[in-house]
Amino acid sequence: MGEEELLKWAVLNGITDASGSTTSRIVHSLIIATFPQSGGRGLAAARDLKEGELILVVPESSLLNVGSFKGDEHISRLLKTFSHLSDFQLLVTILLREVARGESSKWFVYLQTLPRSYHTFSQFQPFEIQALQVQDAVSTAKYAAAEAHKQWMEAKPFLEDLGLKGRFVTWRAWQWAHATVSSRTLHVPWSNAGTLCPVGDLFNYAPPGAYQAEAIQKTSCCSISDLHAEDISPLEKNLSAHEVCELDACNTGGNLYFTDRLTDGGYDMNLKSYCFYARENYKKGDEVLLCYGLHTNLELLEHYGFLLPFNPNDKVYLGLDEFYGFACDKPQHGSMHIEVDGRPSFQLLAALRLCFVSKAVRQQKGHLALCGQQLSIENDVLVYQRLKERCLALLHEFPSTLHMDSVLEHILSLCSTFDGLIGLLELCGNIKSLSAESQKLLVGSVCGWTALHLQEREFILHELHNFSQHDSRGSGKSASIEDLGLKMERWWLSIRWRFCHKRILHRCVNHCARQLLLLE
Ligand SMILES: C[S@@+](CC[C@H](N)C(=O)[O-])C[C@H]1O[C@@H](n2cnc3c(N)ncnc32)[C@H](O)[C@@H]1O
Repeated sequence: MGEEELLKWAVLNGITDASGSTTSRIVHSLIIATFPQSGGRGLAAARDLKEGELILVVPESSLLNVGSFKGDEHISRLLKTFSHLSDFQLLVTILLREVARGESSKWFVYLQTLPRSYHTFSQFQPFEIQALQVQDAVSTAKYAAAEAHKQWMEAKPFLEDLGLKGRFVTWRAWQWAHATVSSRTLHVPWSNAGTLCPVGDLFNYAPPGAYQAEAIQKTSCCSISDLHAEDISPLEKNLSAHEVCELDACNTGGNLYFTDRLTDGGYDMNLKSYCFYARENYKKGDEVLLCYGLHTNLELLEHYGFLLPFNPNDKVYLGLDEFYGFACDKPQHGSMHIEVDGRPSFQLLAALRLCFVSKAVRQQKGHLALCGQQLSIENDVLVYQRLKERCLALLHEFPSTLHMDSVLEHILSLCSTFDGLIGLLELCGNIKSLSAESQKLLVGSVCGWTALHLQEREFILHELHNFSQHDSRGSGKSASIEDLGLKMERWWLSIRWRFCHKRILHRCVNHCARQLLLLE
């Protein structure tokens, strides 16, 4: 089912680009387009749009949520019977029921346009979860996958009472519907699960801490070649100039501005419609984005199945218990983390200052730390030394370095398909003793390969090999090429996530080193 059918269906169902317009129009303001760098299919401005302008209105009758069946006695009765299930479980079930109804569903055309696959944590398999490497992330992913399974088991009687059978009650179907609801619903006041919103769910994501585009353009760096080669990892070498400029803005911390504005979409009780507003001025053809909230990359991956290479809201959490051997009786308030630019958060810095000072000074001057002020130069030297040591220790604990992850990521981007990966491994032949031919191939095509030590190269090839094998283990059934491609995409996401995580730790090491120099 194509985009044209969706737009025709949308117009027939009262979805329009302006409140109160006599003729229903969407394409006057928005068109469906593809944006490979920011989520694939999305919405583009069909004309110049002004910040704050109403650009899309989706009436309540087109929304699909737990409140959509008030008039249906059978469903209303069942919803009451299964009220012990969460709104999320109820909506996942209702979605499956609508899909099973096929053409008789009012939302048939819309449902046909939903993605066939997702990469939220509920889809992750043990291999992809382990590849996250960071214990907290591994636990989050394992929990999400187990929780989705538990929810399915609990909701099975409801699925059956709704008359669903066969493939619509399988774990696979639940995973799909679960990911659809997780990644595509919008907030509504009457249900915790939110609502599915045809057309409105085509907006791709922009984070609330937006980068000031003009400031980025004004930075001297306009192309990747303007940056020092040794400062750029292979992963960064593959990024567009714009993305690198964003990284630069991130590193300097000077060009960021945080808007915290979540006013680009919402349910309007008066209009009884979901309304979307332009969050900034757009030129015709620009991608029009929506903020789904403030999320770290781990949260984006868990709930939406993607991450941003330069997410201004990404962070690495670090509790005081991380500083082994140090007994601190101070309560931990606020968020203890390292910001995306490598600085300790306000609370982390204050807590470290209080921890690394004698009890007497703490009693006398402790209030200064809570106002973000230095207690003494010696205290700050200790704080930054310990923080730097802790980040370095964390980086050393990982089985792969930032550079290795970036090389691995680059290899995957070169292979791009599972067949491509197998082809590469076949070319490489015996991993233990790479032939001169394979060495030449890797040196020639893989950025950063020459900078790796022998052991690091072996690790990367083993990872590739393990991945290519992991399908043949387990159930014994061999997966389709499509499934293998999806597994590879998820593995790739895990590698990209851990790269971003380690990059923050690296930035913190550099930040501490700079602070220590200033304190000398
Ligand atoms: C609400 S949908 C947006 C429309 C979606 N691209 C589609 O084709 O239906 C949210 C999904 O789009 C993708 N997405 C949205 N914003 C993105 C971004 N900035 N970068 C990468 N993927 C993004 C993710 O797969 C996410 O789960």
